[in-house]
Amino acid sequence: MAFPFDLSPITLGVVGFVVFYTIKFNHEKSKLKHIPTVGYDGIWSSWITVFRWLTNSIEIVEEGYRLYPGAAFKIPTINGWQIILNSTKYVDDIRKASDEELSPDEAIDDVLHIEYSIHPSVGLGSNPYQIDVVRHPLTRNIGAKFGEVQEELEKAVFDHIPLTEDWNEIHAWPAVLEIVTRTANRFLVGAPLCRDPDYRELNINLALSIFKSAFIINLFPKFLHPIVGRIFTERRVAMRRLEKHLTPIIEERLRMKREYGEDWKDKPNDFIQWLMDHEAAGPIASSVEDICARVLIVNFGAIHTTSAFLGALYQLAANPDIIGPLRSEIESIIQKHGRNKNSFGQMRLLDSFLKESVRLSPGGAIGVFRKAMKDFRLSDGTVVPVGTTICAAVWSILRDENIYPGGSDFRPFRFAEMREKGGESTKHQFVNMQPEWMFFGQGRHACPGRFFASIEIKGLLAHLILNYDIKFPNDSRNVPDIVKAWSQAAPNLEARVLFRKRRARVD
Ligand code: HEM
Repeated sequence: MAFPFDLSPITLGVVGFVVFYTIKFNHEKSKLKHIPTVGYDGIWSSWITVFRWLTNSIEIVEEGYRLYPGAAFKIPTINGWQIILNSTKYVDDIRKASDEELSPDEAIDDVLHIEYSIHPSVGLGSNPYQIDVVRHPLTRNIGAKFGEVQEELEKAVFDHIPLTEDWNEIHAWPAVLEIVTRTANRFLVGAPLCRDPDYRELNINLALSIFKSAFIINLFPKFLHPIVGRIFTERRVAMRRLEKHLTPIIEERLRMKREYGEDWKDKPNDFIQWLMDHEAAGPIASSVEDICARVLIVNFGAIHTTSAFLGALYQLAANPDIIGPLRSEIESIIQKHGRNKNSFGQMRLLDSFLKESVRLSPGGAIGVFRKAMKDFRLSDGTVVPVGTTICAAVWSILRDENIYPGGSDFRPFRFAEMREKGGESTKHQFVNMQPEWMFFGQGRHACPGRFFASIEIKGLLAHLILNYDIKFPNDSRNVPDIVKAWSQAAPNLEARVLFRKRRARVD
């Protein structure tokens, strides 16, 4: 008997996929039926919401925040269901949870597939000792290496933003990417490597390609990830280029260690050496490939600094009237205490201005990602089923009128004013985490690079404020539109900014 339809392997494959997808979708949706959905939640109609999320995530987060105040809601994404939490009480729940309950690594890996997009050495289940290196030796050395970083940032800014009498129009994003990468790498790998265009380009390219690679990987089922991850990622090329730069450096250090033991005269004090010396690293500390992978992943983390700095730069250009008070503060503190790590710690107006700038362009519409490793009960009783990813509605919490009065207004010195209150002088600092301030994440996995990032951005801003006049073309007072694609809430990538040598003096 002939079948009325074709039974070719392709037909069977498509039918099998549809049946599998339908069962999986309905099963996961039924586990989350106690949490309301924003957008469509039908098996096929949910793709309308997935697409809307890819093009305007902020709108969806705002809708969920408005419809379910103080509660949780869910949305369908390309990675499955995502629960978004609308309250600082939940952020505090995340802070208190252990890794066995809520895992940031699992959540990030589901989205970014680090083992394919960067390297297996830093993927899920690897020994993540580079985090410890950032948290300890790197942070401890910010003061000692301040002079080097300052020297590099001045050179990098002058190279990319000419100091001229007439206005120069600069495409801000590429210039800032170069300046930030070069400055951070003076700290990480030192000069002259941080100035090498190929070294900088490979780090920038890989960091920018990770989201693209991850997006492609996510379009395929898990069993195909090793194949897709091999074909559609740029990591192998980046690794080969990086190995060319780092192999002679690492081999020379290994030779010195063999000859002189743990310490030798002029032993370098940088990220590569801290990795090689880290006791938790064991034998992998002498593997060029392993060290390269860790340099790549930390550069990926450090590139976040670009968007924070860019957000602050746009606010400076849109609000030239705040340059005066910032200049007075920076000049008087440098006059009294010199230019060093501690003097930047005293610049309260600068700290407040930076924090307010990133509050309005926090990089992502959502943040503080965690995957439930077992059924997890939030403090109001809501259950997050095992395997589900949760995150905070960062965009909306940071603009909530009840937390930040005039939430959508730019009030550059609001945090400096809050710090005037008794007992609150450090609470509202840029680097200090609170449930309502999750820019650097939350809890034990909060960004360990934030102390360096803060000094780097403040150093760059202070240098611009002291040496340049800054404005937008046509004297515009509007901050250019934020990038809203794929859960981003990042500063505009196309905007031009005008710079000239500083004229107006502070009396
Ligand atoms: C303004 C700049 C930066 C921002 C906004 C930022 C933001 C973040 C965020 C949100 C997390 C996840 C925290 C969590 O889930 O609770 C994180 C983790 C991390 N960041 Fe940063 N970061 C910045 C700069 C840096 C720099 C400069 C470095 C290195 C020098 C760095 C290294 C790391 C590392 C290693 C982790 C993983 C921590 C862990 O899993 O325990 N970041 N960062």
